[in-house]
Amino acid sequence: MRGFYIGRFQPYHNGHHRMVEEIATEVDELVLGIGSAGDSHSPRNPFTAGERIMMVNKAVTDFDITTYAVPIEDLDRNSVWVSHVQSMSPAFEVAYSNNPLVIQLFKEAGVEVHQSPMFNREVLEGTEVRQRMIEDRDWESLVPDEVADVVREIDGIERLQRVTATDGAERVADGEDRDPNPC
Ligand SMILES: Nc1ncnc2c1ncn2[C@@H]1O[C@H](COP(=O)(O)OP(=O)(O)OP(=O)(O)O)[C@@H](O)[C@H]1O
Ligand SMILES: NC(=O)c1ccc[n+]([C@@H]2O[C@H](COP(=O)(O)O)[C@@H](O)[C@H]2O)c1
Repeated sequence: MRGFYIGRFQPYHNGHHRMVEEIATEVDELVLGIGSAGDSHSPRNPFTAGERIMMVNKAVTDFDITTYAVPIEDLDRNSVWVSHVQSMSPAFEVAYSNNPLVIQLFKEAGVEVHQSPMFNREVLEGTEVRQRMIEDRDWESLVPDEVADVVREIDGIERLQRVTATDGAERVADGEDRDPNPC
């Protein structure tokens, strides 16, 4: 049986990895959808689809499962998103997600959906990993070693810090961070 698991994987972390480990007990092939594939170089989505493909492909060699990483770009219309996914992916019988919108869309399209527990969600969250990267705090312990290697290879920390700094400057320019009561 073939499954499908989509995430933004910005970056692919140990929570995703634990989920793939569980999924590997249920299916023999897994499509990893690289969500929001067109997004990169922003604080929320720093890594390109190609870089995320490197991360997941190298990390999943830990498991005895055949995987296919498929980039999936976002669409403005949620109502046709599942058809879009199906048009880009090898056929699959079951989708895995903990994202309420993704679960809803697959169920409405008649696709079986399995959820998993959230693993150590206090720290195993992309937002937390990126925050630690920005602040030069330990992020390596939250991702598979192969992912840390890819982030270093692409100078990912420097990129994330730069795009985050640029964003801050834009906010100031837009007036969001300006003192509302300047003397
Ligand atoms: N710690 C975790 N345990 C189990 N599932 C997780 C965990 N973290 C994320 N997931 C699930 O993996 C899928 C992809 O998640 P996603 O790539 O958005 O990661 P995220 O950690 O939620 O990132 P971000 O904080 O950047 O939104 C979603 O279904 C999400 O619920
Ligand atoms: N209309 C759409 O394009 C649409 C709908 C639902 C999910 N998605 C994408 O699927 C992925 C879901 O992953 P997360 O669970 O990581 O949020 C994201 O990349 C999200 O943008 C896209």
